[in-house]
Parts: sequence; structure tokens; C-alpha cells
Amino acid sequence: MAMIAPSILSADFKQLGNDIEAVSNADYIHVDVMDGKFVPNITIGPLIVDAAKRSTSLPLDVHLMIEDPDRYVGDFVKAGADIITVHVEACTHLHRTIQLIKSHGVKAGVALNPHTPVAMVQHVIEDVDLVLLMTVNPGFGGQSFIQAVLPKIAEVRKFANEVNEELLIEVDGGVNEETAKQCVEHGANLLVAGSHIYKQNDRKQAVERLKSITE
Ligand SMILES: O=C(CO)[C@@H](O)[C@H](O)COP(=O)(O)O
Repeated sequence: MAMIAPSILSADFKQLGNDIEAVSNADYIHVDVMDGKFVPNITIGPLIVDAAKRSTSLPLDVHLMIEDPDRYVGDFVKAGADIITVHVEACTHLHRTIQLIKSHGVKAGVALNPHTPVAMVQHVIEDVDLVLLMTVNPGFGGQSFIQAVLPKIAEVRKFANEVNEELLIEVDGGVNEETAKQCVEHGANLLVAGSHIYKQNDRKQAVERLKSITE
């Protein structure tokens, strides 16, 4: 059964606490941080991460879609992040950034855009807690799943089996009941879902369904 991380990008920020409470049967809360430079959208900063932290006991999975992430790692840890994921495309010294995140006592993840080859992260797979494969171009919720990323999930799974069996293999973008199944069949164990969950009236049931169809 896959773990589920609802993305609060699709929540209603007027009632963020309620919308986080509505998915309390999930495994993580996924927080999309965007800077308007690395991606063409501006979203959440440490203030909202702090508010989310006070709204749930679930771990916060913070996805930094920002340039120069080293500058902000400390702020997001202080705000309550439990996992910090940076983009390989945004890091000149990826290994150093991973060490920096871990030095704050939180888990470290690395994300890849849909076109980025898995080889770009192969040599850090044993150092990270999570690899996040983007299955849409990062920046917005509600986009369609890019099928061409599926073989990349299998590639990460293969490396993980060799050097890091505990690795979280997370998929993000366009996840619904159909694509969730495909991702898990290819080796993913953690699914981010935003619009699919938040567009439904019963969000707990939506989380439950994603879990049960990936058993
Ligand atoms: O990081 C992102 C988008 O850049 C995602 O986390 C989206 O928020 C997922 O939304 P859906 O595709 O599930 O609606």
C-alpha cells in the first residue's frame, strides 16, 4: 500500500487548518514552495509552513521549487519541515546541500523534473531519504500526468534496491486513481495528490481510496 501526501497547493487557504484536518488519515502533508524563478509561480513561505505545522501532527514534506535552496533550509526547518526536498536542477553542489539539510536533523530529498535523467541523482541515492519524481512540469496543480516518467520510477527503484532499501520514492503531479496504480506498479511508495483529493467532498475517503487501490 502506498503512502499518501496530499498537496495543500489545492487547499483553500482561507480555511487551511480545516483542509489539513480533512486529510488527517494521510501519511504526510505535502507543501509546495515556489519562488517565481525556478518555477513560474509564487506560493508558500516559512510562515505558512509554520501554520501548517500547528494544524497537524502529520510530518510536513516540504518541496522547495526554488533557486539557491541552501539560503532557506534553516528557515524551513525552524518553521517545522520534517523532510526538505530540493531540485537537482537548482543545486550546483547537490551533495553539500543534502549534508546541509541533514545537519539540521531533518530528512533530505532530491527532486527531478520530468525531463531530467535519473543518472543525475544516481550517486546520491544512498545519501538521501527520498527521491521525488515530477510527473508534471513543476509550478501548478491540476496538470495531466506525464506517462514518459514511469520508466524513471523503475530506474530509481532499481538503484534503491541496491543501495538504499528504505528510500521513499515519491511521485508528484497528476496523480489520480489510475495513475497512482501505475506509479506503484513501477516502484513508487509515496504519492502526492492535490487536485484529485481536494476536488472531492469527502477528502478522507479520497485518501483511503488511493491507499486501497495501491495495495
Ligand atoms: O509540485 C506540484 C506542482 O508543481 C504538485 O505538488 C502539485 O500540487 C500536485 O497537484 P496535482 O497535480 O495533484 O493537482
